[in-house]
Amino acid sequence: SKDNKNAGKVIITCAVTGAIHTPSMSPHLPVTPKEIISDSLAAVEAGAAILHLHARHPDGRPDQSPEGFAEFLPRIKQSTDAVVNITTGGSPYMSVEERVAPAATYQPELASLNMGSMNFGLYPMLNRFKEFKHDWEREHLEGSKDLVFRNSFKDIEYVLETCYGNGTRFEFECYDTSHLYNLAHFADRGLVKAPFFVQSVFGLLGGIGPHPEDVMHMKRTADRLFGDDFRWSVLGAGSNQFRIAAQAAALGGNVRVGLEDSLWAGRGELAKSSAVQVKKVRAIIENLGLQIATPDEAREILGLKG
Ligand SMILES: C[C@H](N)CC(=O)CC(=O)O
Ligand SMILES: [Zn+2]
Repeated sequence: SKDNKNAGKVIITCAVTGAIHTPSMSPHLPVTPKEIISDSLAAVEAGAAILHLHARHPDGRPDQSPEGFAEFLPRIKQSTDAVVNITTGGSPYMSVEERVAPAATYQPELASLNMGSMNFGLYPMLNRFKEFKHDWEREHLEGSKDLVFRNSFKDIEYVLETCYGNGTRFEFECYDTSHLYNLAHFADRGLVKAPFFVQSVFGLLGGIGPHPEDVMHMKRTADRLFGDDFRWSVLGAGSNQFRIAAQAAALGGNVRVGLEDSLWAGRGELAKSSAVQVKKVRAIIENLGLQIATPDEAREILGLKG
């Protein structure tokens, strides 16, 4: 069938720490290089084929310096054949120059690329989390009221020019249908190569909502714009994570989980690790009669350099 681009295999991406959640929100959020390494390897053990990686300073602040990534990247690469995906989103408070540095330095198989500018509402989390060890955590959330995650056409071109020559392919982060049209625009200009790995993001305030109709709307729009030239994946922010993953898997899509995207294992239950979420989504996938993709199958499906 048209949707058999995955040959029935579902790629699980795991985003282990990110730059959105802060240490006081969950004792299980990996912060130190040691924690990022162990959470990453456990996630691969559980079935993740791709690791989406960010770095943090010892107090948990997002760290987008190549040095920060040097603390865990070599060890992860030595210990697993999982596909390494380095963020170019960093923290939405950073400049694109700062954000692209680790991917430019390490020339990974995959790097994230955010396909449009948007409001990035983190402050509603202040209703859920009251106590913070560090002042920067509250500022990080409150400041998002006036935060624009900037990804202009020039910024996107800059990341493409900086990374494409290294053989790096992209996880195109699309938070709304406009971002799919931006990707189509760059495809028309021949600046991106098919198959496009589209990571559609649901339920982040400022982007499209988490309703099943929103998921269908993004899928239909991507099908219309890209036909067979894209590989679809979804991430649901927070408590929407598993429901959206289940819907997408049933539709032939791939999925992303991990503590970057949600701190939860279930209603009001903090996930003890990203691997817990990988195990849960894997069970959903296998109960749908589908199989998960190995890292090499993911490379095959996404056309990566390996
Ligand atoms: C919603 C996610 N934080 C999207 C993301 O992972 C962005 C990036 O790292 O480039
Ligand atoms: Zn990320």
